[in-house]
Amino acid sequence: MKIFWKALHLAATGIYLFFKYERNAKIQGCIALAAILLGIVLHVSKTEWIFILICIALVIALEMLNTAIEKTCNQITVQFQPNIKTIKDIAAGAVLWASCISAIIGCLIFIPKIYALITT
Ligand SMILES: Nc1ncnc2c1ncn2[C@@H]1O[C@H](COP(=O)(O)OP(=O)(O)OP(=O)(O)O)[C@@H](O)[C@H]1O
Repeated sequence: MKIFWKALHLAATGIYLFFKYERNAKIQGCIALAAILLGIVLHVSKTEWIFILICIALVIALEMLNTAIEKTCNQITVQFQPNIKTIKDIAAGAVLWASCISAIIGCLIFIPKIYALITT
């Protein structure tokens, strides 16, 4: 049980370090916060909340993995290596891919509500 709490503490420290030191984490954290505030203001449904929260979790989790992969690569070598370039580009691509799909989902949820709000 002690090992479980220690592992939990270390993982929570990882989340803290990610948001404290990584620029992209701060940007994505702000976007996530804005989406949550918009969801509250626009009274999104339970299903819409599920989609919003899944998108937030997915993008931030992928950014964390991207950061970990970047740091691992930098630890291996700081020299230019084509394989390192491929690894970093694919990891960054995963974040971009999830971000684009999340942006589309955000537009599908929020735009009709904002439109309804300004036309009534
Ligand atoms: N050792 C390397 N060998 C080859 N290409 C690299 C190497 N390091 C970085 N690159 C290239 O530069 C790009 C940017 O890498 P970098 O590690 O600077 O991440 P970043 O995009 O600045 O991420 P962040 O803004 O999160 O720090 C990579 O996607 C890759 O194309």
